[in-house]
Amino acid sequence: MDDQADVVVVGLGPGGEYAAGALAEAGMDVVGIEAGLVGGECPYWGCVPSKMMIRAGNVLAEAGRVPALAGEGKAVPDWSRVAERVRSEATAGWNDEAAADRLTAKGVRLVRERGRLAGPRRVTAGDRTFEARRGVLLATGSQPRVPPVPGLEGTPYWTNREAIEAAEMPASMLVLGGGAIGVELAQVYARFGCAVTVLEGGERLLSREEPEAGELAARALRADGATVRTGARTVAFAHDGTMFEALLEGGLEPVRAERLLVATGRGTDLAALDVGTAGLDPAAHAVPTDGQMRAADGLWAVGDVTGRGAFTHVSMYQAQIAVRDILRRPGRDADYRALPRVTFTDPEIGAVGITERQARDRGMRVRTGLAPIPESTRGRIHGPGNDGFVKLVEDADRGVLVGATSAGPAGGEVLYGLNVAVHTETPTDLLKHMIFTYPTFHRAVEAALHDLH
Ligand SMILES: Cc1cc2nc3c(=O)[nH]c(=O)nc-3n(C[C@H](O)[C@H](O)[C@H](O)COP(=O)(O)OP(=O)(O)OC[C@H]3O[C@@H](n4cnc5c(N)ncnc54)[C@H](O)[C@@H]3O)c2cc1C
Ligand SMILES: NC(=O)c1ccc[n+]([C@@H]2O[C@H](COP(=O)([O-])OP(=O)(O)OC[C@H]3O[C@@H](n4cnc5c(N)ncnc54)[C@H](O)[C@@H]3O)[C@@H](O)[C@H]2O)c1
Repeated sequence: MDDQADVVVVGLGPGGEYAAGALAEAGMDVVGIEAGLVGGECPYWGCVPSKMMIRAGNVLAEAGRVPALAGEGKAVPDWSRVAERVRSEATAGWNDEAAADRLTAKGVRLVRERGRLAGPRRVTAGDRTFEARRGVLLATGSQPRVPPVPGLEGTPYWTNREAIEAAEMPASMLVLGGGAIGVELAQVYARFGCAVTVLEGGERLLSREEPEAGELAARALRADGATVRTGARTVAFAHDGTMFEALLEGGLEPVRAERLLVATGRGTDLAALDVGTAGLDPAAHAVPTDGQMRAADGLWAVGDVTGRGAFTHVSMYQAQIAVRDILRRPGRDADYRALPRVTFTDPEIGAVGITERQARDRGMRVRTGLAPIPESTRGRIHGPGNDGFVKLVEDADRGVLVGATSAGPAGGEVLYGLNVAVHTETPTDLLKHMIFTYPTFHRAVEAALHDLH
């Protein structure tokens, strides 16, 4: 006889944990299945500890700006402080007891196993099979995608997990991939004295964002002493027991370092979840869903596994929709037009909606506006560390913003107003008549609006 429940949630990262708790609080009998830590990647090896590390690196960088602005000042980096804060304050020593207790207190039945689908509304976990009366919510997240570069397999390379858990700062590190994980961690490590080399296969860093964003990230990393090589195709890796060596296409000088961080994107193994038993394609890169996060009859999916941008806020947003739909309450479809994201480098690089290139590829008549932060009053006041810009992308026929980037000392916070503008499709004419506080960083938005051409 199968175990019965109203809903079975597989994977308790940000999306699954929220959904399981909310459904239980709404009176449903919920089983939550988790193979690792309740909370998932974000609190233990992702957003939270990485941002604590970044905060520490930013404090060092600010200290380095003291001589130019305020007198004498010298900070001496000590990684052990950061490692200790990550261990004790962010992850409780990678212990999820508190999160698990919070969830079970809400009434969720926690099953610590690896789950897989076993047909419509059925999930197998360990030696038990659960039958879900209402349905199954898949929230299994993503795992690092390791490229098939010869020589890489079998070496002690790092993924984000080891880079976050590191108790000691290596003398040197190669970072394979210059996306969000690569640039954020490269900057932290460089600021703590590690000789970092970023090897990005594409033409620029942060390739999903505006070209100006990638150029800014490269400038920032180089200013922190890192080496940035774009268009760098690694054809083989070797490890001699102590050092990694990357052989690059074109017979270039090999690059050597003590550590190798692989940050070349994330993916999901749907075959391992037996999604075929529920009628889904096991070879797909992600689980396609409709606007209510339904993937099949009695099956919902949220988070990284849906392939709609691997961000905690997307997972939580989707989970709210799925919970409402599972409870059979009507509501709006998921809407990704104004999907915001922030790369937490210094300067921060925030972006929302689509890029200029994406807008042109969609056949829009596009106008763009650009305002460099160093040329703004607040940028000049700020002085060292003021690199950044605001770039706006307007659908000129409709007179609304469809995308925007705000990079600078408070780029992630400045993004908020642009997020509202893209989400609500506020006419740019109306935005131009807004009063922008002087002298803020966000006043550069006004300059960018007046630059639209
Ligand atoms: C270094 C780093 C920094 C990041 N920084 C940010 C940031 O600043 N802001 C941001 O928005 N996002 C950030 N992200 C991305 C963010 O962490 C993810 O988008 C988010 O965690 C995805 O949530 P999720 O709900 O899809 O599940 P995940 O967090 O991926 O968790 C999925 C859970 O499911 C479990 N699981 C998987 N398969 C099974 C199975 N078969 N059975 C049972 N359990 C299973 C896993 O053990 C895991 O606990 C970062 C990621 C990394 C790696
Ligand atoms: N601040 C944030 O919100 C934040 C921070 C970290 C991660 N994340 C999420 O996690 C996801 C995964 O991050 P990521 O940085 O691993 O992936 P990514 O997809 O953002 O970037 C991967 C990069 O690796 C490059 N690459 C791929 N194969 C390569 C190879 N063989 N050699 C050299 N370069 C190669 C790609 O061209 C790309 O630039 C992000 O897309 C993001 O959604 C978010």
